[in-house]
Order: sequence, then structure tokens, then C-alpha cells
Amino acid sequence: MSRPVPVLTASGLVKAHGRTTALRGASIELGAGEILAVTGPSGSGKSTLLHCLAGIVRPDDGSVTYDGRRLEDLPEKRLSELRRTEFGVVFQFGQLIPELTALDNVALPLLLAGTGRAGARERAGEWLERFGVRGQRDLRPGEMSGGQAQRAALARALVTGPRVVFADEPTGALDSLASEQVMTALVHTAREAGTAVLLITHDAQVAAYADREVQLRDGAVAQLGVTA
Ligand SMILES: Nc1ncnc2c1ncn2[C@@H]1O[C@H](COP(=O)(O)OP(=O)(O)OP(=O)(O)O)[C@@H](O)[C@H]1O
Repeated sequence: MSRPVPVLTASGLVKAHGRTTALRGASIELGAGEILAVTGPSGSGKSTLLHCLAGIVRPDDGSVTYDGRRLEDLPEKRLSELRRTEFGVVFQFGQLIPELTALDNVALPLLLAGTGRAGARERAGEWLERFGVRGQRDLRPGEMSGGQAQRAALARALVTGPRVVFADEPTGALDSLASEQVMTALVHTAREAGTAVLLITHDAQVAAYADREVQLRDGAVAQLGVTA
């Protein structure tokens, strides 16, 4: 099967945190609309790789190219605009804002992008519906189950129509049923919207949802294999 056109490419990424070298020449390619799992032992550099690819952290060496633009050449203002409009991020503990309801959490990125309040709330409601948590729209994160909160976090990551979603252990804190619901919702929605997903996971069952898997070992890509 032919591979999709790359939307995000990293080559030779090096990144140290103090004396610890987290990435030692990691290279990776994410295709448009592709769901790519990044696996590997604890400390192998998975989160650091995601942070570099998402433009959250600047690598010490190497290059990240998104849609023909080298992230390292972009000024901070342009990079944060790109993160806001073209990338979505979700972490292990969804990091919803605890004081806001599910609906307001999902509406927030739209408000920040300049959508009016009524339109933002309406669209947020539609996205909660897609993830099967519209019934929880008026609950705050602490009042939802872990799986419900993660589905709301995914709705928030996807509501602006990003081209790439970065998910760092999105099911890491969930039981297997909730994990399955979150992954099914993520894969279904990403496929429908043509969104590429970079998915970090320890869990082979979660990695099996991806089109392809890349393993990191000691800060570099160890093996490429097709999982689906
Ligand atoms: N902010 C930081 N300060 C110091 N060291 C760090 C920092 N972030 C990561 N590291 C170190 O860099 C290495 C890679 O960490 P990273 O979190 O990228 O790995 P990981 O594969 O995502 O690990 P895990 O699966 O345990 O989350 C580890 O040795 C880690 O201790």
C-alpha cells in the first residue's frame, strides 16, 4: 500500500534535558491523515519527540518540517499561531480546565480563534456529541469519569479542525473499556476529518488502532513496522 504524503517530517532530532540526552538523532514521518503509534520503553524519548514535533519544545539539533515549513525557522508568534490553528494536543490526564464545564472547555479554543460565543458553544456541543459525551456538557472535569473527561479533551483537541493531533498516552489513566471507547472515538473522528494522529502509547492494544507503529529506543527510531 502506498504511503500518504508526509504532513510532518522530523530528521535527526537531538534534544537534551540538562545532562540527559532524550533524543539522539530521531527521524520520523507522519503522513496526511495517518494514525501513527510511537511506542518504546519508559525514558526512550517519546514525549520529548512529541513536544518537538508539536513545536512545544525546540530541538537542539535536527529539523521539523510541517507542510513545507521548517518549525525552527518560524518566529515564536507564528509558531504559537500554528499550534493553535493546525495542531491539537491531548495528554494522559486530559488537562481540561477544572473550573470550566465540558462545554466551555471545548468552546475555549474556538473563542481564542475568534469565533463568537454562541457559535463556539454550538460547535462545542456538536463535538461533545461526536465523542458521546453531550450529556455531560454541563459537568466540570471533576464530576466526569476519566473516560468521559478524556473524550471531552479529544473534542477540545479536534474542535478547531486541526490537521494533526498529538496524543501523549491518551488512555494511560483509563481501564480497558474506557480506553477502547476513547480510541474508537478518536480513530473514527480522525478518519472522518482526515486528521493525522501521532499517538504515544505503552499499550499494544492501543497501538493496534494505528496504521503504523514506530518504536523508539534510547532516543532514536528502532524499528518500523506495519501494524494494520
Ligand atoms: N524536563 C525534563 N528535565 C530533565 N530530564 C527530562 C525532562 N523531560 C524528560 N527528561 C528525561 O529525558 C528522557 C526521555 O524522557 P521522555 O519523557 O521523552 O521519555 P518517554 O519515552 O516519553 O518516557 P515515559 O514513557 O516514561 O513517559 C528521560 O531520561 C527523562 O528522564
